[in-house]
Amino acid sequence: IPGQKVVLITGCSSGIGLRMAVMLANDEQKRYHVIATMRDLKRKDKLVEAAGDAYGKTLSLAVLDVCSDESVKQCINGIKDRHVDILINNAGIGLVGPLESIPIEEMKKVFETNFFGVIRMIKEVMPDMKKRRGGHIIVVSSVMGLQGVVFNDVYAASKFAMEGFCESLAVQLLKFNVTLSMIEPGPVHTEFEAKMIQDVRQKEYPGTDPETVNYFKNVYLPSSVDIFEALGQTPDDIAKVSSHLIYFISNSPRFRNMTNPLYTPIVALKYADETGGLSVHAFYHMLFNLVCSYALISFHCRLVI
Ligand SMILES: NC(=O)C1=CN([C@@H]2O[C@H](COP(=O)(O)OP(=O)(O)OC[C@H]3O[C@@H](n4cnc5c(N)ncnc54)[C@H](OP(=O)(O)O)[C@@H]3O)[C@@H](O)[C@H]2O)C=CC1
Ligand SMILES: CC1=C(/C=C/C(C)=C/C=C/C(C)=C/C=O)C(C)(C)CCC1
Repeated sequence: IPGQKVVLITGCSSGIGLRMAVMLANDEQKRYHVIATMRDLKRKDKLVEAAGDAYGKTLSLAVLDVCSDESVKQCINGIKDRHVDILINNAGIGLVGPLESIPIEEMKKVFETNFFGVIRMIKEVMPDMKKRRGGHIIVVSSVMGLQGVVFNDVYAASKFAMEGFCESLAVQLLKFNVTLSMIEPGPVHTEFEAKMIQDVRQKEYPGTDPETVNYFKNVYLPSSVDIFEALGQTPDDIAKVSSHLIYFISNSPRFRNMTNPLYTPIVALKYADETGGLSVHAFYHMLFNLVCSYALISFHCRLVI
């Protein structure tokens, strides 16, 4: 339909990507045609059901595995004139646990998906956007792209890598009238959380000393569950942020977009002390000395005030 913007979203089989696809495809003014992609179309049912009438009209499905050059090329070549107005890089995987127990191969998979997966998409879509002097690229980063969290070392590193990549690229893209923006959610209730808990139940942590396993299982995990319970947002909260970003494109949307104001002070701590000691010690005390959720929340609140 003329005037309709083509939005391509990665990782739409569940969670944030699914809700973004549904929200944009159900836009009352029908401003968007959403190409909701996933690596395995067998997982499409939840999306199709949630999309309702939009499915087959303002929402179409396509296969896309962000880890495969061929899959990315095939998907983009299958789009009319390869024209994508808005690219939303959402697909991503988590990884928690003591470093000693994680094989390098598993860490590479996280970078292959969260970092190179986004770059693969941008490389395929950006040249056409630059030629057209228009387009919007959104990257779903994380608060862990701005502040590391204990036992999330490699996941945080993959998101930090994205932040550095985007900060650098945004400057060039500005010259071509292409907008790049990031979204940094805190904890969100999606399959991400369930996958993490299931993963932890299955693993045995070989090669890790019992003291570290104890800190991970009995100190970090319960606090992490509390944090999700106390501060967790819904995928719809994040989808709303993406809708705003897209809608306000003409007003040059913000580059960074944290979705959970409770994390702002944590990030501010880092810039308040250039030696980095304040952040490291604050996290240490939050983890080891204030393990109950009320204490954690009141810590947040005191910082906010
Ligand atoms: N949930 C949270 O607390 C937070 C999440 N994020 C980020 O949000 C994004 C979405 O995660 P969320 O919705 O929470 O988690 P989900 O696990 O619910 O969704 C992740 C999606 O990514 C897809 N995916 C994974 N690998 C690939 C791949 N190689 N190619 C294409 N798709 C792939 C999954 O597909 P499949 O079904 O095939 O596995 C799934 O659709 C991620 O980038 C994550 O890092 C950021 C901050 C917090
Ligand atoms: C804040 C905080 C914690 C945990 C934070 C978590 C668990 C954040 C999760 C964010 C996610 C899931 C982002 C996804 O990209 C600890 C270390 C338990 C205690 C100290 C304070």
